[in-house]
Amino acid sequence: MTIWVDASAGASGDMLLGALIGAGVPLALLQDAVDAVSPEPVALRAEQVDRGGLLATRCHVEVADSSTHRTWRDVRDLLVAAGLDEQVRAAALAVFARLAAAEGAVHGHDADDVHLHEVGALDAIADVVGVCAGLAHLRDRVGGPVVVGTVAVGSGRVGAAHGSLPVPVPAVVALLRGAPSYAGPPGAAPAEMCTPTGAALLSTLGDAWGPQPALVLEDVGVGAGGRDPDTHANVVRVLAGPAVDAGPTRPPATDEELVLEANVDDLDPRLWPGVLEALMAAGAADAWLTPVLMKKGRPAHTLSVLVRPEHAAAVRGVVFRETSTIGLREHPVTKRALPREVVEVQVAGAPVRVKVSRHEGRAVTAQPEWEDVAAVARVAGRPARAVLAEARSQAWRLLEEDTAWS
Ligand SMILES: O=C([S-])c1cc(C(=O)S)c[n+]([C@@H]2O[C@H](COP(=O)(O)O)[C@@H](O)[C@H]2O)c1
Ligand code: NI
Repeated sequence: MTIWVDASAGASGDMLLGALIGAGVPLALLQDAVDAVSPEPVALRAEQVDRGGLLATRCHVEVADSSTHRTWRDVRDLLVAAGLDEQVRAAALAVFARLAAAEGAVHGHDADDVHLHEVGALDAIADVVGVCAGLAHLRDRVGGPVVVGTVAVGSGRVGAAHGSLPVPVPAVVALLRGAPSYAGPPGAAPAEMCTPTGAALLSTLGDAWGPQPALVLEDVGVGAGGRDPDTHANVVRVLAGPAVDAGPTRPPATDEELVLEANVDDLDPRLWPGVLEALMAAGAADAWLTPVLMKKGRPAHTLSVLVRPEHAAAVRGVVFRETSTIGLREHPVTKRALPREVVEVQVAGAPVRVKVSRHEGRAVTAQPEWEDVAAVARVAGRPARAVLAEARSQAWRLLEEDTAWS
């Protein structure tokens, strides 16, 4: 399962909230998370609006007084004391920590003492906590990873607490280092399209940067920005659905591929599953870990990634961003892959896709898609191994005339 964020017209906290609501996240779930953190009343309200001819969800964050200035330390205390889901708390802390580090670097202050000005106000706290809660909900429902497309940052100048700032504003520049960004849609008038809060959310919660991965679209959310310019639809979109294994962005490898490798002995082991998932989302054909004993007798892992050359840059980006390695070995390899096709069978009245590989025209393997097997097992209340066995035997029945041993 994959979530793709289309930020090609920019992103801000309230635009992302609107997109998540549009993708089916209940408003009440976001409101509960905000209420858990905010010391004063903050109301979220959603309405359907027109943005450049598109129907979009505008999320209003209504606060009695949003002018309170807080340091990162104050915001952290609020988050730590809040009765929040642990996953949402950790995500919100990470987003604000990144925002504070960026502001600190830009202004030359210690991150802890950074005065968050506009971003410290209650509405921005609501934006961050709401988006973290909404994304966690969507991830629970459809799974990860979250891939973020090229971000429109805008151009021109904008008025802020420091006076007039160039766009992209300095905090956005710091937050989007290493990310694909551009000024904005052709012909767009100068404006701030990505705010520091939007950039902090995308760069912290995203697992990888890149174009839309192959996915079977299920949920779509279109989040509206405050302005409605004539030149383009001022929206951010969230697209979610099951990943497609053998889609056009990840074709079965035949000839030229690369294996990228690094020995890593200092990464928190809990991070590895997310790293492998992000590598696959970035276009890797496969990614795996091998336990090794490194120099100085250190237990470590060799990370290996098989990738076609056109996806190598994106995969290198994930390795350097998500792991602690500072170098990669690269070997060209020749791979021979059997031709594959997908057939569909029915188990307990639900479809299960089965990947069939052929050698010299004859079917030699029939492998049910694990995502489909798990979904049928969950819905039908059957053991996954029973669903797996039935899907496989049905596939072989379909292929009876066509196997290597018939
Ligand atoms: O107030 C501060 S310190 C501030 C810094 C910067 C820098 O880039 S540095 C930018 N801004 C502007 O504030 C508004 C609100 O941003 P949100 O992220 O809270 O939506 C926006 O126009 C920023 O460019 C403020
Ligand atoms: Ni600033």
